[in-house]
Amino acid sequence: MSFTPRITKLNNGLQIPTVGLGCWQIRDKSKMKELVKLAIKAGYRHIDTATAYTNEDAIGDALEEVFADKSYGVTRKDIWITSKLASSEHGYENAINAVEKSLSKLKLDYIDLYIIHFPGSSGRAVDDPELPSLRKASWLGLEEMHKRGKVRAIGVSNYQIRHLDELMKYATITPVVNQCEFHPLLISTELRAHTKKLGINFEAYSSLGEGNLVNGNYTFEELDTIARAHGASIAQILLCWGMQQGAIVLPKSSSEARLIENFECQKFTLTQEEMDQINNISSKAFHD
Ligand SMILES: NC(=O)C1=CN([C@@H]2O[C@H](COP(=O)(O)OP(=O)(O)OC[C@H]3O[C@@H](n4cnc5c(N)ncnc54)[C@H](OP(=O)(O)O)[C@@H]3O)[C@@H](O)[C@H]2O)C=CC1
Repeated sequence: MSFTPRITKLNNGLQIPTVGLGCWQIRDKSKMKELVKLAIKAGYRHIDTATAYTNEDAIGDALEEVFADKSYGVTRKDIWITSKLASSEHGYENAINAVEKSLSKLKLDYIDLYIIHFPGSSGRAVDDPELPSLRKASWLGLEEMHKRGKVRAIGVSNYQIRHLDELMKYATITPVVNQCEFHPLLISTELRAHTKKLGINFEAYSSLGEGNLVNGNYTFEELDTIARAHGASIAQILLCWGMQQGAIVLPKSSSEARLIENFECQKFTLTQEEMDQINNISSKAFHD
């Protein structure tokens, strides 16, 4: 490998590999299993899944084979696994049971990071008066699983500023991450600044705009020019831009070549001028 994979230090002292493999929308079990094995061969040490993705069992099967096969050269402690509490599973006991179910599907003794997937709960309106207490119960359930050593770190996802402030009033453990959508068309400046102020790392999802920023649906001259200047792909530039703003990135690909390409984003460094050009895309896009 011609580069050193990046590591991000979390507020509890743990170190998470900065580039993880996103696993949303990979429902085919044998495909998921194959992709985890390919990703680990390519150097990935971080897998991002969720109860809602319904592929924890396939990931568990892949990990079992990887840990048993010395040719991969990795053991459990080398791989960071994230999973998430589904929005249908809010509540104290539900959160505890959800972690147990994920552990069983992933065939692991512990999960590195468990995240509340959404501040909302399925079937409830966003202004449902019971939601704050449900979120609190879920968080306390995750804190309990952290105390029991079943999860090494806990975090949140899709939390807006008000959700973070609410959580900080009762949390005895500060979330390590807030995982949110982040790409040049959604730069969330205030949310990222607030997350950082609370000592929480920002994890970016949909860095490639769910593919729309790389498949020709949205094209931006700046991205093309910067990619050409570095001999990189637009996907690599987008991931690099995210990382240089302190984000952990989770590109998803179901192709071996693209999965490798995405991991190699770690070879590149953008100049401040290039970063500024990409930061300006959203204001330009929405004013054109
Ligand atoms: N917490 C949350 O609520 C959410 C979390 N996530 C997490 O973040 C991950 C990433 O986000 P996601 O929305 O999946 O989308 P991404 O922004 O990572 O884009 C994935 C899409 O881009 C395509 N793609 C990937 N790499 C390349 C490349 N190098 N060149 C061209 N096309 C490429 C993929 O196609 P192909 O597979 O064919 O390569 C796929 O269609 C998820 O998988 C999940 O783990 C995502 C959404 C919500």
